Amino acid sequence: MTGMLILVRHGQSEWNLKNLFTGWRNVELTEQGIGEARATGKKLAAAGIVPDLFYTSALRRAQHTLDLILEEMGIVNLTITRNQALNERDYGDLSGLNKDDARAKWGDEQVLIWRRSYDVPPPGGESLKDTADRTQPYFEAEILPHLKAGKTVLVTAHGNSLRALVKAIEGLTPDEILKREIATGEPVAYRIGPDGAMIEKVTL
Ligand SMILES: O=C(O)[C@H](O)COP(=O)(O)O
Repeated sequence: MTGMLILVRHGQSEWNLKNLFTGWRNVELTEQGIGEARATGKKLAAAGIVPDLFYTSALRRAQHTLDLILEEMGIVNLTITRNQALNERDYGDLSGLNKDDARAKWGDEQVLIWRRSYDVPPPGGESLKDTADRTQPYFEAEILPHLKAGKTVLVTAHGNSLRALVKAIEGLTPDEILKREIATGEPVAYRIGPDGAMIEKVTL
């Protein structure tokens, strides 16, 4: 019996649309983001996926995405586990700033280092490594045991917190994960064996 893990990045948010660093700030989904979340729900339902357990971050955009997916799948009477370990990477002092304005102020190279280096944190914030250091232990303690037991688990979270999970699951190097972009509304799924190792990536 194999487990199945489905990772979903929240739909487009107001600040994704405005091109602002978001991190731990609470922002709403746009109309497009709501549509993306609903489309993901339809896609999972059409694939015959019936999750046993549901996890999300402590941030509204990921929680709202999960609610919309569940509505489309017609799933009611469930328990959702919300934990800030799954929150987006904290962008610190960059939060709320426009990404183009930040490039104009600090230069393309510096902003790219803050956004896509593995272990250089933005001022007052978390590097991807810092994010992985809270996201991966949470995954291993709270989610992986259910996957080993053959359950299907749905997680809605964020670009960088999911990147940290994908790195661990696929066994990627820092360089490899930095090149991986996780799109809003496109589920990433894995079959997981009883030993906790990935058996295969599943296209939904
Ligand atoms: O927090 C944010 O701004 C985004 O969710 C992720 O941003 P990034 O692609 O710039 O890391």
